[in-house]
This record gives sequence, structure tokens and C-alpha cells, in this order.
Amino acid sequence: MGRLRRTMLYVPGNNPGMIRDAHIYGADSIMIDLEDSVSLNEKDAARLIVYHALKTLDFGGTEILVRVNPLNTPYGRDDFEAIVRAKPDAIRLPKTETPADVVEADELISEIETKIGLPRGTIKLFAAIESAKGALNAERIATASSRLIGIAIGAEDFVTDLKTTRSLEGIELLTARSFVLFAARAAGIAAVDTVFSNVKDDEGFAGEVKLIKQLGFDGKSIINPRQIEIVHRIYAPTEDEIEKAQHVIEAIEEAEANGSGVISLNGKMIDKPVVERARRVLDLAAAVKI
Ligand SMILES: CC(C)(COP(=O)(O)OP(=O)(O)OC[C@H]1O[C@@H](n2cnc3c(N)ncnc32)[C@H](O)[C@@H]1OP(=O)(O)O)[C@@H](O)C(=O)NCCC(=O)NCCSC(=O)C[C@@](O)(CC(=O)O)C(=O)O
Ligand SMILES: [Mg+2]
Repeated sequence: MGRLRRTMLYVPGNNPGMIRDAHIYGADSIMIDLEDSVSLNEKDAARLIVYHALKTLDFGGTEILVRVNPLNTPYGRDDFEAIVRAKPDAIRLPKTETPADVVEADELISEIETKIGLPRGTIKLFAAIESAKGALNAERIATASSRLIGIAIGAEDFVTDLKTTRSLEGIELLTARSFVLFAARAAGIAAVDTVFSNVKDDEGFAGEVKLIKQLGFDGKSIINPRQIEIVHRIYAPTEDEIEKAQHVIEAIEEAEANGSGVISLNGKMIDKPVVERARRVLDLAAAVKI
């Protein structure tokens, strides 16, 4: 199974203390932010802080992404120039609206990689979709560059663009979440859900995590360390699910040894997709060491 991306923790790029300690909480990925959590008069300072943090700190194997400012702002190009040199695992592109946005970022990264002698394609891309236009272009965005390892939805900007607000049930996000998810699955890359902004509402947060897990997302962008354990608990296969998956694998192996690809287990048909889902449960259990 690929890299786990159940939790992608946003850390404001102008906060050196948070950046230094972020990896100790156990999120699967850390996303250091130069965009909307950094005010305009701190953009240059934050870029320097993040560059030096990536050059000097040991994040202990946690995946590191940096969210840069869009290239159509005065900060975007300087962000790319500094951050590619600092070599995070990936750059997160905010407010992606068209495949051309991804191609522009891809070409700029290639140019900088060449300048500094990094093999082309070293720095990966993660595109965030945060508008109706982006959602409608999700499929073409997801296949616009071989650097893309995933796409995400950014709901705060998205509902603003839609001229609505966020509800706890998330009805206003269902179509966009589905577009992003389908595009990611069709492209074979990760699909990551948006942040839940009320850090004190654990119950509401858990409800949203259950929803996005059921939809099929690989994980969630989060803003506070207390949200990590909730996501990891909900994403962990239960003992019952693991036991059922083991029975499925045992049953299909026995059936295959007898020359059959389909059998029934406790009255339920077991065929190829059921076996694939059972393998996924066991792989996830092994990856999270249950
Ligand atoms: C919310 C709050 C202020 C609460 O602060 P509080 O101080 O009340 O938190 P406490 O719980 O008291 O902290 C306990 C201990 O954890 C440490 N600690 C807290 N948070 C930590 C963290 N993130 N990383 C590492 N460490 C952390 C803290 O330093 C303390 O450490 P210590 O003192 O040592 O005990 C804080 O969390 C925070 O700043 N969050 C990040 C906010 C952010 O980045 N927003 C931008 C991204 S969204 C966006 O842009 C919208 C989007 O684009 C998104 C999309 O794409 O989906 C869209 O459109 O939707
Ligand atoms: Mg946003």
C-alpha cells in the first residue's frame, strides 16, 4: 500500500515554534503554510523561516509539504524559488482552477530543479481545488502533471465562491467532494478532504471524518494536533473488520486451490472486489500496526 495520508496538518509558516514541534504529534503529513494563514506583511519573513526550517530541522520521516502562494500573486514566484531549493516532498498549490495552473507550476519547478542540479520531477505537487471552476476542471487538473501525487478540496474558499456557507452535514460540499474524489481515483492519485475549522467541536469533527471516510477519501487536512487521534481512530480498521477480512482471504485461497474464483461465506458472495477490499483492510491494519 502507498504512503498513508490520513492526516495532513497545516502549520502556519510564520510560527517557528509550531514548525519545530509539528512532527512530534504523529500526523502522516505536515503542510507548512505560506498562503492564507500568513498575513501580507509577513509573507517574506515566513518564506525565510520555512526555507531555513526545511534546511535545518529533522522531521523524522514525516511527509513535508509547503503550501505556496498562487503564481498570480506577488509572492508566488519567490515562494517557488525558495521552497524548491529547500526540497520538501511536495508543494501544495492553492486555488487551482485549470490544468494550466498545474502546468505553469510544473514548468517553473522544472526550471528551478535544472538550475540547482536536482533531478527533474524530484519535487512533487499536490493541487487544492477551492472554487466551482476548479471543481468542474478536477479531472483535467488531476492528470495535468506527472508530479501530482494528490488533489484536495479547500472548503472555506469553495463555499465562499459558491455564495453559501458550511453546514455540519456538508450538503453544499457533496458534489465538489465527489468531483475531487472521482478525479483522484481516475488519475490514481490521493484524495484529501478539507479542514474542519472549529477545533473545539470534536463531535462535529468526528462526524465529518466518518462522512469523508465513507465517501472514499484517503484523509483530511487538519489544523490542530488534537484532531489527529480522532482521524486515525476512525480510519483504523476495527478488530471485527480485520477478522472478517482474514476469513475472506482464507475462503478465497481455499476456493482458488479448488479451481473456483467465487464462493459464498456466511451466505454472502465473495468475489474479486470483495477480496480486493479485504486485502486493503489487512494492508491498512499492517500499515497502522493493529
Ligand atoms: C487554530 C489554532 C489557532 C488554535 O490554536 P490554539 O493555541 O488554541 O491551539 P491549542 O490546541 O491550544 O494548541 C495546543 C498545542 O498544539 C500546538 N499547535 C496548535 N496548532 C498547531 C498546528 N497547526 N501545528 C503545530 N502545532 C500546533 C500549540 O502551539 C500548542 O503547543 P504548546 O504550546 O507546546 O502546548 C491553531 O491550532 C492553528 O494555528 N492552526 C493552524 C491554522 C492554519 O494553518 N490555518 C490555515 C489553513 S486552513 C485554510 O487556509 C482554509 C483552506 O484553504 C483549507 C483547506 O485547504 O482545506 C480552505 O479554503 O478551506
Ligand atoms: Mg483556502
